[in-house]
Amino acid sequence: MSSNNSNLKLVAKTKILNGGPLPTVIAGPCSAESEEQMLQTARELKKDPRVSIFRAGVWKPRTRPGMFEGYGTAALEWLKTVKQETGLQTAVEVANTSHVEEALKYGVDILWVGARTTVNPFSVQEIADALKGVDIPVMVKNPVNPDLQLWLGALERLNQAGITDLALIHRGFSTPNNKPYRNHPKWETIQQIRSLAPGVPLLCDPSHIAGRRDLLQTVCQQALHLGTDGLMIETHINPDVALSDASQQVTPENLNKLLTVLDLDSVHEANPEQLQDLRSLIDKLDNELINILFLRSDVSKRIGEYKRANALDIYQAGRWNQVVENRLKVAIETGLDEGFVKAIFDAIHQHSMGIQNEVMSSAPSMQKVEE
Ligand SMILES: O=C(O)C(=O)C[C@]1(C(=O)O)C=C[C@@H](O)C=C1
Repeated sequence: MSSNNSNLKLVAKTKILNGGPLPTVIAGPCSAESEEQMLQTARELKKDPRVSIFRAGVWKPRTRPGMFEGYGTAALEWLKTVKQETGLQTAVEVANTSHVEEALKYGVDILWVGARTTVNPFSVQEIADALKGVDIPVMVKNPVNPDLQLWLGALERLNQAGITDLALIHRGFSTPNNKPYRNHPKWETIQQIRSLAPGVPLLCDPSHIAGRRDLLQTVCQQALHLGTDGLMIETHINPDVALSDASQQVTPENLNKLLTVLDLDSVHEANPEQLQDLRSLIDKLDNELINILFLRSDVSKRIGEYKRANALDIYQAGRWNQVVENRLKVAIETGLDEGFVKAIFDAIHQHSMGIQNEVMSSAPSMQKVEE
């Protein structure tokens, strides 16, 4: 057992990863719908040695009442049969104490906490309390909103309850504009959560990011290029008639094809395409940075106009010290180097005062006279 910066105590060897350098593949239906559907799907998945864990939704958190909410305990029986027959490890989502108790009773191997549960510290604490003294791996999906502290907090609650075999699952975030995804990947958060929770395996759930089969490959590729430790891909023997998330599930046959195209064996080898993709990501992030700097400069200009009208000094030591202190606090939380962030904000401050100097020395804008 080892401790790390975030004070998480982790097992030396997780049961969630294959133990080898290859990404773990978790597959199985969004929802357990019948014993037949579960077994047919699992038997096909078992033929692909790259798949090691069978997932199934047993209790489904649905947006509105009246939608299919899962078969609960009955489905745990089917999952047990899948495990007995195929030898695949099994995983289910738990959202409260009774789910945990039932899942443990039926010998489920791995639990996960869903995005809608991670958002609520009370629910996560309830799950953590129900797991006290239990030795089971738990995976935690990111909260629906892009709040990485909340994600880390869920890990910490489980860890404090004694769960040391932990993993993170990136399933995308709900943002004002998720297009073309169902949930925005916000790829930049990958590095941030890795810094916050070093040593914790990070898997990707491309099904919930994409929301559509045709986007799965692109999302998987990006996740693999960013060094994901595993993929959780929803797989159904007949996706078109699935009772939940039909458009994002693939058949076991298509999963097999997808994994082959992704060429999991070579993801850890240097490849020029990977460099190309990473550079595209840098381009995108740099453009976002420039846009944000432009917006900040514009606000500074408006403050300059206010200062000119009210005869205030450009340099405001109190305010600036506060800005630096707060930005460094955030930098430390995200794992960024303090000196680096300080240097950037010094440059931003100089530039901001330069803009205000120009405003001060320009004539006040003329009022437009209505004719
Ligand atoms: O808050 C102000 O008064 C500003 O003018 C903004 C700003 C900044 O860029 O953040 C710029 C100059 C001051 O020294 C403090 C802060």
